[in-house]
Amino acid sequence: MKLELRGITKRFGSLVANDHIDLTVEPGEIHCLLGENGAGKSTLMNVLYGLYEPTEGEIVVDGTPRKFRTAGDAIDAGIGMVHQHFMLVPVFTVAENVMLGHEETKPMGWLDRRRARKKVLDLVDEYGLKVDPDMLVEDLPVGLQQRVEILKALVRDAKVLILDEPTAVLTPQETEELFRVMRALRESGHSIVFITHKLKEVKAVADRITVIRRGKVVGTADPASSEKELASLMVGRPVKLVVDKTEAEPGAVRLEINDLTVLDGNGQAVVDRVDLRLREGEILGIAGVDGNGQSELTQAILGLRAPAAGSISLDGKDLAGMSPRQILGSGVGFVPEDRQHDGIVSDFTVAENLVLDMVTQAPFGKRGSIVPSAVRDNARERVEEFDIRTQTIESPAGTLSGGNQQKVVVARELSRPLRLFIASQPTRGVDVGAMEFIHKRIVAERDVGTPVIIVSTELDEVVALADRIAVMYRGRIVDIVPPTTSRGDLGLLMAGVLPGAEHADGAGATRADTAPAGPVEAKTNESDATPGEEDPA
Ligand SMILES: Nc1ncnc2c1ncn2[C@@H]1O[C@H](COP(=O)(O)OP(=O)(O)OP(=O)(O)O)[C@@H](O)[C@H]1O
Repeated sequence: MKLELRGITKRFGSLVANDHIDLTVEPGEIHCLLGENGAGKSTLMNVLYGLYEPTEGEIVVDGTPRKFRTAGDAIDAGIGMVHQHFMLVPVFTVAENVMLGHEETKPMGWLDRRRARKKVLDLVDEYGLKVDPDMLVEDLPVGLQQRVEILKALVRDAKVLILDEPTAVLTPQETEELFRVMRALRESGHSIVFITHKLKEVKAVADRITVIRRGKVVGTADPASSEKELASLMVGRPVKLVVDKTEAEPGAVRLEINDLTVLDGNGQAVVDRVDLRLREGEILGIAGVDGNGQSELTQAILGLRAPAAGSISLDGKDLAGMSPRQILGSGVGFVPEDRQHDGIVSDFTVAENLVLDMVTQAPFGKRGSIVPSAVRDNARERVEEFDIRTQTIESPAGTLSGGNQQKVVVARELSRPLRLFIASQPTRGVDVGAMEFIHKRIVAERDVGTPVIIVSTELDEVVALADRIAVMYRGRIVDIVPPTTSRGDLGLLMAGVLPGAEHADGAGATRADTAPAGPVEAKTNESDATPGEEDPA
């Protein structure tokens, strides 16, 4: 199916999000849309999927102009979309989710489960989309939930599939699997419109690249171009793709975690006897495959989860019993991994979101009232400094593009005096230009002495920023290594395997095999060595 967008313009009030965009998607190609935050990519895809009506322009499918008033119209025309936030029913099975709204119903209106299963299994076979049709969606990891979304589109006969930043929430392994599926779909004549900010991914799968800047198509790029070339085309200026930082000069221990254990709802340890020391002026990267206790560790530090055992102290003060509000208020900056859920209040203005929990403090609050001029002045400064693309500082934060919402959260958290800064996936969804800036600000925060914890599933990001890397596996810190450690060894540690350790049967030894009695080795690394000393670089 050949898809043409001709002269698509989409305005929101006076803002022109898409400005006469022409885009052709040929059958059997992976077409990458590249563009800075707020460039208009998601808006264009929402127009294509019938979620927004274009102000001007037309959509042409195989030579015939079509009008999409709803997503249903787009689906009928053979277009499918996988959103970043999945639209699945957690308590339904995979087959039920795939067939929902598209049921092969029996006379009573019941879903024909047998036929639904078969249909799903056929698609699973055809495209190598391995997923068990009988599993409940709530039990599936993110990568598999995404597959269910893709299956939903395929069962509705999608010929063009829109994937809007599908890899933002995936582990590197899941990303590889997704690419395999994307290539299989391409082989079978499907087309894919792929949005990502990760230039390596663009180079790995794109057949063609269209670059959008400030609502306009500014050109096409060859997937063989270097990452540097793609980056500057994307943001309109040269971008440094490496983090500039000097050797850390760690000072006194500021954060001390002893024997910390956090349990999940089933009583399983999700953080398992963790010991950590974090010093002034250092960045500790926490690497690990998503779901190995990183989130729960940060939640425990913030008072969002009560530990089952162990202690956490900041500057010698035990944090036990303190509420998250008190902990944040005491100078702990936090960038949560899910910005939409935990980072911003969508209906509040950009200006309000830039002060949120600081609103009772000077200069934003005085004698119990908000000082609007201080809130506005702060917003203007932050918007300028962090290049937050918003129509006005009074626009609801929910109308900002995903990357710009992320900039709001980072700007707020990095703009007050901090005693500790914790950022989970700090650059998720931001473009290469904004990433360069955020990394610079994080290093600057370290250089004024703030201890920093970065949790990221992006190994590149951890390696670039961290002065030391703690690797988590199944709730344990399996090792703390310098950032010069090879990717291979980091990968092994993330899989719970100690590099170099060999079993008699040839398999690598796991940390659980070698250190079952507690986090003694991690502790030794931590407390007995000065952080600088263990880094040979
Ligand atoms: N519902 C809306 N109301 C008002 N403005 C909107 C709305 N949706 C998007 N915008 C604005 O349209 C512009 C384009 O946003 P869009 O989400 O399409 O960008 P994007 O290229 O997808 O960015 P990102 O890479 O950050 O996801 C932005 O300025 C955004 O604030």
